[in-house]
Amino acid sequence: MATEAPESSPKSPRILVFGAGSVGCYVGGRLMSAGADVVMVGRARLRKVFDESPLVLTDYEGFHFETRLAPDTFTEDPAAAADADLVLITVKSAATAEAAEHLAKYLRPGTPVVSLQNGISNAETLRTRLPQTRVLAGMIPFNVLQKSPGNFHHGTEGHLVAEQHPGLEPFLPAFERCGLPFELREDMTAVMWSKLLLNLNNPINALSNVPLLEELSDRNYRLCLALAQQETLGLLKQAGIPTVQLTAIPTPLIPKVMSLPNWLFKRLAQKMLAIDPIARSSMWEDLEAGRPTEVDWINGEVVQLALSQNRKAPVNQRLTELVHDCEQSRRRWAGDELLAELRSASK
Ligand SMILES: NC(=O)C1=CN([C@@H]2O[C@H](COP(=O)(O)OP(=O)(O)OC[C@H]3O[C@@H](n4cnc5c(N)ncnc54)[C@H](OP(=O)(O)O)[C@@H]3O)[C@@H](O)[C@H]2O)C=CC1
Ligand SMILES: CC(C)(CO)C(=O)C(=O)O
Repeated sequence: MATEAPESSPKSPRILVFGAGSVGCYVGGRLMSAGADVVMVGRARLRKVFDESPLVLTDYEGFHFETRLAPDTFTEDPAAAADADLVLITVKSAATAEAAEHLAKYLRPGTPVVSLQNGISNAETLRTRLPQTRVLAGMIPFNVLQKSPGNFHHGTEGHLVAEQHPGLEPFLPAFERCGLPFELREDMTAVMWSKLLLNLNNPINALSNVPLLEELSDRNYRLCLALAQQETLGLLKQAGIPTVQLTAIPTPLIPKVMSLPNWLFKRLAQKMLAIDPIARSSMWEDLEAGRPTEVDWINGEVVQLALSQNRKAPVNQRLTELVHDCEQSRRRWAGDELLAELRSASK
């Protein structure tokens, strides 16, 4: 257990986290815990929290770290990007274009910018608006929940992945030291679609209004997820987009495993159920906070993929509509109701 960050050396590269919420504060704070020079750009409401209390990080394996964040370490001012050597983008997808517009004013040419966001298109949105920088797709597989203001909890396993690029290599030791090693890969399109197949659970978790563990222990919700994943896998196959294995289960088999009866699922998917009992999807957090969700960047991407092949994606289309309804109505769905709704949409 660490409670204060070691001093960063004067020559450490500066890592800027743009959009410090759950993922940004957690990854930025972990880097700080190992002495990295980190600046986070976030909102005034969190700045106020950090004026009164420390940033507190915990994880499912017992990690605990607390540190006070000075005004120059957590700031609302995007001008902090001017001396960044690496940028991590951790805003929600709807805020990506605006984040890029801020950063375009300050970043030095050639600065590596890694999108640690869900969805498929965020890196491209950044790339078109930051042509002088090196935008790389990244992927964060684990769950981070803000348990209380300024207290971020990492609830599931997995390691960070980013697009292979020599510009990232000088930063890898800092990630290694803080316990969040990066794997660099060349097949990021396959990685991002494979992560999206897992994120198809986000709307189901959000609509269920129960923690991930409770939701995935209910076969009706798992059958909803299997319908959305099966539809997506069919479209990916037709489009010639490969998948990669990100969990203990080969990706094409996930819908079959999701469909198993509870007793067999619990036996076979033990690793998948090794989820902190309080963990919930980031989409649930958005609904709870009354913010617009990322559903258009998750299920909406599947609908777009279908359109590009003159096909339809009725299950993902219906989930998108239900989450948009829920943004207004806050209606929550029982497993059997949601399954009946999606089955009728897919007819
Ligand atoms: N949370 C999780 O477990 C996981 C999340 N992800 C993905 O990571 C990304 C980030 O998610 P998450 O951390 O949960 O999101 P959060 O909403 O918790 O964090 C994003 C933060 O960025 C702030 N922000 C947006 N625009 C700006 C700006 N221009 N200047 C300063 N701050 C800004 C937001 O403020 P405001 O709300 O006021 O706009 C918010 O506080 C998403 O794509 C998500 O899907 C991936 C894996 C796991
Ligand atoms: C880690 C996971 C899959 C948890 O649902 C996620 O990506 C999210 O909440 O957005």
